[in-house]
Amino acid sequence: MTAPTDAADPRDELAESLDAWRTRPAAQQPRWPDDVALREVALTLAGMPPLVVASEVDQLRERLAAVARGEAFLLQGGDCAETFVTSSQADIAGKVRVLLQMSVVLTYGASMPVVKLGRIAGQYAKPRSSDLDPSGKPSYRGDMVNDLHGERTPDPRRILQAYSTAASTLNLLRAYAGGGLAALDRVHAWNTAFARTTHTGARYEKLAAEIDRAVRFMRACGVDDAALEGVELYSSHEALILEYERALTRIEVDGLDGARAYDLSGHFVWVGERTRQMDGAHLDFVSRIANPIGVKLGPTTTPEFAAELVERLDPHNQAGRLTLISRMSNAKVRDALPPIVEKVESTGHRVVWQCDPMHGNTEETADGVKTRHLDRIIDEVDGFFDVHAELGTHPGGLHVELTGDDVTECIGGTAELTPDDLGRRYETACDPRLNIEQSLELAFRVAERLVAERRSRAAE
Ligand SMILES: O=C[C@H](O)[C@H](O)COP(=O)(O)O
Ligand SMILES: C=C(OP(=O)(O)O)C(=O)O
Repeated sequence: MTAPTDAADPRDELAESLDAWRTRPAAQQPRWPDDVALREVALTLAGMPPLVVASEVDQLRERLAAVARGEAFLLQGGDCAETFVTSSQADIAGKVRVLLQMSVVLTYGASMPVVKLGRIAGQYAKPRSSDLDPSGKPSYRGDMVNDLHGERTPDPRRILQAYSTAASTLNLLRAYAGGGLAALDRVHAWNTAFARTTHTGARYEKLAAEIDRAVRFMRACGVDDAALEGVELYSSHEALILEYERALTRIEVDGLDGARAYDLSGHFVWVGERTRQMDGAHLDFVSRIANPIGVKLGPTTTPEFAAELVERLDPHNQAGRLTLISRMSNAKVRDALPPIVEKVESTGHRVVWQCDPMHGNTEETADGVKTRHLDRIIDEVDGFFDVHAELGTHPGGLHVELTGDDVTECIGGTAELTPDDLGRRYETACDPRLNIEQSLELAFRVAERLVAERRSRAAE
């Protein structure tokens, strides 16, 4: 008689598959000078506590399922490139405030729940168009990799600094979301003194006064709901540096679902336009994790590619699993997006359709400064809503780069910023971000479009 063998541990096979990306071409990875140091960093990180937990990730997937069903809207925003020095309390509070402001404009204006997802606590790595910057130095690839103002040789120890900066950022985010800053009766306090003096800030003040009255009314009636005291605020970033993502991936065993891998570096991760090769390392990696994930789709995307992507990344047709983030440019969105939406919808998969109106609309001024015009940003959002209105699908979300400061990086808006204004306060480490007023202006526009969408659905 042979002795019974132990059943294979489902974690072993899954753990092995999580490294399959290593056998595939990985675009946009830094050329780390020291493999041994990189391996040590990855080992250290693998022994550290995760930054978020699996139950939160599952909860976000459920919230996104509501978006995919057309019952909610996804607002995703934050820095283009978070840096270690701009991760102070003031910086984080500023970004949270502007996200909260945008989300009340959307919730109140459109009477629709808003899922709030920061590009925050992990957005420390950047894909670049060129290996060298205009001065001939290696390009800055995010604080997780090299130094914007100093040494550009990739240093793996920066990965550990990214982890600890993400941890302290998340710590503050959780405190704010739990009520410190996010309680609804602080709706006026989210508007900065500067913003109040602007046209759009004044429009916000009017809306805030209505909300304030409604909240006081509810409290007087004895309504004491947790939703008045805080918000759910999730974190996201581009899954670019796969050593970081892999080292923070943990396997959870659940009696019902078996073993599942979660990338616990954040709640949601996305694959960018430059790394979404079908046979590449990035798509392989995210196909194996249970998180809700996103993929950017630029104007070269074919409908066939999009359909294959959806089958590959969402094999169980799980609403909320996959967000397709179109970033077509205002000039192309009305032509490029419809065949993609039609083809994907014909597969029967329920994805979240989200618009990133920033990345297709970057331009250079005559002086070579990167900027984006708010008119083009708003026009791409309008085009996105037009396409979905025509096809009867839900324009599910907005993805923007913004800051809680009054920077002058994007031009246009009611303040009519021009290229001459860019020198006044241009602080981004990579791409131009919306300032508070521009962010609010965009939110008001999106709220108007959501109201129109709701009315036309009700009339059907
Ligand atoms: O944020 C997106 C990209 O990292 C960024 O647009 C690249 O900028 P580059 O074209 O200056 O490299
Ligand atoms: C790099 C980014 O965008 P994209 O991949 O769409 O260029 C980004 O969102 O930071």
